[in-house]
Amino acid sequence: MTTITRIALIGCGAIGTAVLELLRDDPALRVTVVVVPAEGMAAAQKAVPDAEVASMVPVAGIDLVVETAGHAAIEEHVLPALARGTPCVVASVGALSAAGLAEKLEAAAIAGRTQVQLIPGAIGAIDALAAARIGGLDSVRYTGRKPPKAWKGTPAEQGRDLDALTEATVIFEGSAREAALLYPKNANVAATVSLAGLGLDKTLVRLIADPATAENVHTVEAEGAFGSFELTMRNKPLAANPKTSALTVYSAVRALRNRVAPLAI
Ligand SMILES: NC(=O)C1=CN([C@@H]2O[C@H](COP(=O)(O)OP(=O)(O)OC[C@H]3O[C@@H](n4cnc5c(N)ncnc54)[C@H](OP(=O)(O)O)[C@@H]3O)[C@@H](O)[C@H]2O)C=CC1
Ligand SMILES: O=C([O-])CC(=O)C(=O)O
Repeated sequence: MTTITRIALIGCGAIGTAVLELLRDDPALRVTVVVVPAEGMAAAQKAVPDAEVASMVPVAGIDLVVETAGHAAIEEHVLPALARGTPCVVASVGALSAAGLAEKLEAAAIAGRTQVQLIPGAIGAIDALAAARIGGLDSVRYTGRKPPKAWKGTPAEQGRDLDALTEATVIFEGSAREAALLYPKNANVAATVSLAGLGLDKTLVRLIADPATAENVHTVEAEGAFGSFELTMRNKPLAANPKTSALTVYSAVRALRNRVAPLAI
């Protein structure tokens, strides 16, 4: 059996905690280090007594880095780990909307002779979209619809009382790049769809606050030489973070299990 027994998990919030729980009894995958901001180390050590808690990824003795922390963690932790030769799995795909970051990730992975894997997270059909791109894509549109409370603490609150919304309200229309930069905790899927498809600047994005939904609803419409597809995901949010879909956790665990599985799907 292939195993990865020295995993560093970056971030111990809604996704990180749920990933740890799902891996707890997995004999093939062992998280040995949990990386959190320095001020959160004492609390994290109480929550994860079985792993070492650190504020940085150790420079030696790590086989795989898994990021479930947020955009800032890519520059801070993922780039140096790649450059040292450690493969990385990344959930905060929207970070690649920052100018030059995708190129820096590629350069670091080349320097370290390793690879960074962007997980599909809360969205499906990334395999179909990335395959369709090979034949040529004409248009890709993404719509993200979440309950008003999922947009708290974002630019959607500017000039708007989210609690008072009585109907679905478009809070953003523009490119995937703008969406991911403006909504770093809510538009990672927009970035993922664009990176698999037409790119950050040509993918049309609409974000909607909808008091009539209790789910995080993601819709992708794509057309190209392959034909066309429309995908709608109605994801259940995590109780610990209404911005984040539970599927993101399962996507991270799937990515890890596929790295050790004799038959990967
Ligand atoms: N690809 C996808 O489909 C999706 C991707 N995501 C991405 O995953 C990220 C995490 O989501 P979620 O778990 O719900 O968010 P949470 O806010 O629940 O958890 C994030 C955790 O990471 C910690 N953290 C933040 N910055 C750093 C850092 N530089 N180094 C180490 N730890 C850090 C936070 O600590 P503290 O609170 O102390 O800052 C917090 O505990 C999101 O920010 C988003 O970028 C989310 C949903 C879907
Ligand atoms: O989890 C989700 O539903 C999607 C999400 O937050 C994101 O795209 O950043």
